[in-house]
Amino acid sequence: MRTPIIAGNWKMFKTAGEAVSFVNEVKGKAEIAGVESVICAPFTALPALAEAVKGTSLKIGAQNMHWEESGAYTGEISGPMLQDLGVHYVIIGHSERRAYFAETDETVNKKVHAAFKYGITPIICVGEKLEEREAGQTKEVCRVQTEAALQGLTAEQAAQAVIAYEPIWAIGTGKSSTAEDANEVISYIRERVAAVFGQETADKIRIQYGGSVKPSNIREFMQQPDIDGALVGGASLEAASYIQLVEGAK
Ligand SMILES: O=C(CO)COP(=O)(O)O
Repeated sequence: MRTPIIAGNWKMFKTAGEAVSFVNEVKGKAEIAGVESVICAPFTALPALAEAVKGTSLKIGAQNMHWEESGAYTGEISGPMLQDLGVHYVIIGHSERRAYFAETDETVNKKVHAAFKYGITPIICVGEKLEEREAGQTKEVCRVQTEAALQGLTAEQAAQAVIAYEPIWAIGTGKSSTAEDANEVISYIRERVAAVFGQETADKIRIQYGGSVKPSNIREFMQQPDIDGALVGGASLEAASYIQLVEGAK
């Protein structure tokens, strides 16, 4: 049985103070047995968040990291820095980072390896652009991105990773994929994981859907057999909505 995982991706929203207020509002309510609740916050909010979630089952995540342990990389944050804060998850290869910050399949793979090295679980984002979808390339794009991201991992590491299938045309647009379509792509990603790492790993790896997930549609996605949770942007920013998302994953 795979434990459902709801992860909020706050993107470039919320100060440290706002993040702590959020945790105080969701504490207890977004802690539901059998569902993992994660908040992926800006770096500046992580130290305060790490304190705020102490004694709760809420987990915290970063939204990026560098693959090197340290060095002359102005503006970057490394795995040991996140590990030191007690960060559990890190989003890697989000489409916004691929589009605006030159993230490639190669850097995604390096970051995935670095995350495991420092005991942080990567949430690896894959997904097609609108023109790729229209050209019938959705599965191929997801296959290439998934295989590249997981390259060189052991089967045990791959089993622990989380993949987020986020069709780019569905992000922040209010246009979500249908639950059936999302399940079909996610089921295909799982097949590819099985082809590379074996069925046991494919049965364990958790694959989320992301893209305009809201309290009103979370249940439809969660009812699909291959969808193990959601990576949520806009609808994760309000405490009441985040609580409903976690409740909807049960
Ligand atoms: O990019 C996303 C999560 O990583 C999805 O964002 P929205 O939920 O705002 O569409």
